[in-house]
Amino acid sequence: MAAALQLPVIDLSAPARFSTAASIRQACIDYGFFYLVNAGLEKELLDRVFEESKKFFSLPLEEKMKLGRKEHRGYTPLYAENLDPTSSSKGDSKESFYIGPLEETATPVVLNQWPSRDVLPSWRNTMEIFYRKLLLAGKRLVSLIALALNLDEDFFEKVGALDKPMSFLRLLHYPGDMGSFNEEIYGASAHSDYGMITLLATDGVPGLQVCREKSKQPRVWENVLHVDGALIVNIGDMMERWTNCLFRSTLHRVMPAGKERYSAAFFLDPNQDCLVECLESCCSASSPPRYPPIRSGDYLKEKLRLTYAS
Ligand SMILES: O=C(O)CCC(=O)C(=O)O
Ligand SMILES: [Fe+2]
Repeated sequence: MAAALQLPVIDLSAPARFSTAASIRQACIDYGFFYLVNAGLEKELLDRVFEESKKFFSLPLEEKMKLGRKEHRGYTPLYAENLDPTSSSKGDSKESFYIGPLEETATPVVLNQWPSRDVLPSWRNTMEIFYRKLLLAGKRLVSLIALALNLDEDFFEKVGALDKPMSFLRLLHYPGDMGSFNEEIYGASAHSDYGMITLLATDGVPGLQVCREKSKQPRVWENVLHVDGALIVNIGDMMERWTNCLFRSTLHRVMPAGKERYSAAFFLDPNQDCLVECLESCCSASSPPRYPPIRSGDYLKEKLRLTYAS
């Protein structure tokens, strides 16, 4: 049995910004994961999001496939995605729905796909409200992360990361009735997230686990439990690259709980033209940059290509 991890709790609305930033810094160094409270996402909204999400995933497969994923927007069926191509070859036991930026980010314009209003009348509106609130919370959190790195709080705006960010909301459904006794099947296999930060809401069903030492074998997995009223936040690869691995992009996975599970992950990823390069404050002669600078859009494209390759 994996042990439960006691993650730090960060209050996004606390007036003492510098002490909050110091707590974030420690959490990102120690875990790359923390709980976030007072992020402006009311319980009523989360309840509505999970209700609408459930309605969509309960539609017949042909109906869902009409919105099959294009340009990383829309529906992805069970087993279509493999977050860890080195493990289970069957793919992950989850289905998902991706919603991309609500505002144009590129030309030609890429549009989101939405379930028909005749079938799910309030679906789009609910998800758009949720997306906007997550983006707002994410941006507020990123300014605290800048402070945590001893940078100006608008640093990530100044480098263009938050100007039309490539943020994706992904609704997830783990069916829970299959694979529970098959070690080769994961809800989501081991991976790190690709962007700056991820904000995650879950319906309370357990399953999420983290591995704090990704290079150590055998891997030690610890459970991240749901906390009512809190989002789970984690650092992504691009933030790890910016900070030269000071902040960790921690490996995580979802184990089948033998029970159906819904979650919603919001990936706050930089504008695709933003150059992600080691921060001056995070390198020195004795600790040179571990990664070369990379354009955010190029990094994301390559990671997504590998995820959907098999
Ligand atoms: O569903 C979860 O709890 C985690 C999902 C996740 O890690 C992801 O979508 O990247
Ligand atoms: Fe993830």
